[in-house]
Amino acid sequence: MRPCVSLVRSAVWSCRLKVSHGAFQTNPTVPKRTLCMEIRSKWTRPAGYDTGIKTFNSLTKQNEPLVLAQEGRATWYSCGPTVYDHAHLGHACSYVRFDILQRILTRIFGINITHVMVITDIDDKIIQRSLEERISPLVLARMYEEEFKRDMLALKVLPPAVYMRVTENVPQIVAFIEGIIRNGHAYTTSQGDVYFDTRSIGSRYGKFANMGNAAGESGSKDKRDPRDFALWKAWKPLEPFWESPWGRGRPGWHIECSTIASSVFGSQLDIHSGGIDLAFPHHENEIAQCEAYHKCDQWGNYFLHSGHLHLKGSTEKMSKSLKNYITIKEFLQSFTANEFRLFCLLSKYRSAIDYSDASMNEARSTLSSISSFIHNAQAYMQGHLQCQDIYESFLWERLSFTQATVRTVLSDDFDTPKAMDAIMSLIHHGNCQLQPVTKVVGSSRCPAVFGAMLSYIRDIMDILGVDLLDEKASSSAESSILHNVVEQLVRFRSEVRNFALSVEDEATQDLHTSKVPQRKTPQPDRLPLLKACDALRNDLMPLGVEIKDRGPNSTWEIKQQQKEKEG
Ligand SMILES: Nc1ncnc2c1ncn2[C@@H]1O[C@H](COP(=O)(O)OP(=O)(O)OP(=O)(O)O)[C@@H](O)[C@H]1O
Ligand SMILES: [Zn+2]
Repeated sequence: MRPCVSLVRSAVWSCRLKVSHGAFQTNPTVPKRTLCMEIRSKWTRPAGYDTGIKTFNSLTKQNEPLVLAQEGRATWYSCGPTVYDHAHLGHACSYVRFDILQRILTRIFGINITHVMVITDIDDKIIQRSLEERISPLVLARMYEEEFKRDMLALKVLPPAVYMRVTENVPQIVAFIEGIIRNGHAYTTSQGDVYFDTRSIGSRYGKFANMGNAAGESGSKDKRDPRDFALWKAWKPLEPFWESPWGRGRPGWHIECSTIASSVFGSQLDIHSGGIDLAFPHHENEIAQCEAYHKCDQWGNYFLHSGHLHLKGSTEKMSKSLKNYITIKEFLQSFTANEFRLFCLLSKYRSAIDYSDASMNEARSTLSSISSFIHNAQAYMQGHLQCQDIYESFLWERLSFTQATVRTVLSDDFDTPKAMDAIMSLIHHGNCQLQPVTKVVGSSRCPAVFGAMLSYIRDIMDILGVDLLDEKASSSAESSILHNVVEQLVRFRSEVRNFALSVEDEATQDLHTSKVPQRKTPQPDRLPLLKACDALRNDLMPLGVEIKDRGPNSTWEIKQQQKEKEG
């Protein structure tokens, strides 16, 4: 049954009234098309701007066209960490994957994203840890919050427009709970708890019930239904508290996200993200709260869930509470942020992912193939690398094909593994043609196509958050001096080597003897020079400098990180 117009108006009006109390603003630019008094369980394709992208929506469990309320703009809310311990690779995986999605939307599809993330800085586990450590829960939370933000920066995850702390939003949370009670969807208990009344929304509760732990939260015996969950928890000794109409206490977990998302974006949200473990009950409860508060039938239009990171061989996700984690800081002592991102790009953001040496080595070697291609293409463009004839038109065609393919697969639920396949195939074709030859016989040079290929690859990797410039060039002055020194050393070695390899003028010799020229062999007295050149190349290798002799020219690359990591 469709709601009558007057009911829709009154719902809009009830949201506006809250503005006058200073609690929640309904975004005035967003059409109020989904507001209603009627409770429905079906997903409705939003009206608005069709981005041409398809994305898997956990609400319908299938790919849906991504339609935004406003053209070229997306509102995005994500659940942040509960800050009572170090951030680990599971967090890294979820936040890097969504960072990649946001970069694709922004830089490939031109969508401006307003992203808000909550920091859960009050919660049972924070209180528990603070008691163990004999430190105030708020101080403990601040320490780990700062560490989380530093870790995210180290992983090159773009920060949200704003981080919002739960403890700085308690009055808003109290007002939100009052609104839910007023609308008949929550009740108080004699102990001073407030629970959401799941029965009051009938079959609308349970959208994600098959996606997680269906057992209800434990709690007061006064709960009317085992599925009911706490909006407000009455104070217990040794716990921090805030005053409220129900006495001293603190917010339940789920209410923070509904309140904070609503306080920024009003009664409607385009995209909500989080790890798959959050689908049920956390996101289920967020939806129930928001739709009960706003009296609307579809608060969040798209729920995106990332798959879990497991340690290879383990069925359990990596998690703080299971203590089976590798911290981001530990990880970054052995690997780079670029390598981690490659590891994420090689799987779909929704799939579970196994962390192991083998999977990290695959990421590392993919990254190293990309860097090597760029290096070789540059050497070719600079004339340091001589090659056979280049099939230029074929390479131009492959480049255009790759550009189109990458865009298409990314618009299909952000299929980054397919995008990486397309990029690596382009590199393969480039490498096939960059085969060095000792003597060039009349081959034409085609540096422009290699320039275009390397620019595209650098650009698309940069869009995905992989900074290839960072791989080679360190910003420090010391390393740029070292770079120049190695450059001079390799050039000097090349000259010595060419001298050692040079033979007498064969043309003159042949004229005298009328013989077919023999295989070139260095003059015996120059053999020690050649040996010294080989020794230098072999000695520099374990020190992280790889020299490649390509006919009369030599190129070099720093492989230092590789060495350090092996050690
Ligand atoms: N192993 C993991 N793989 C992928 N995402 C994860 C993993 N662990 C946590 N996340 C995601 O990171 C975000 C923050 O999670 P949270 O702080 O609850 O971490 P946690 O380690 O699971 O903590 P706890 O063990 O206390 O539940 C959530 O979106 C969550 O889904
Ligand atoms: Zn949340």
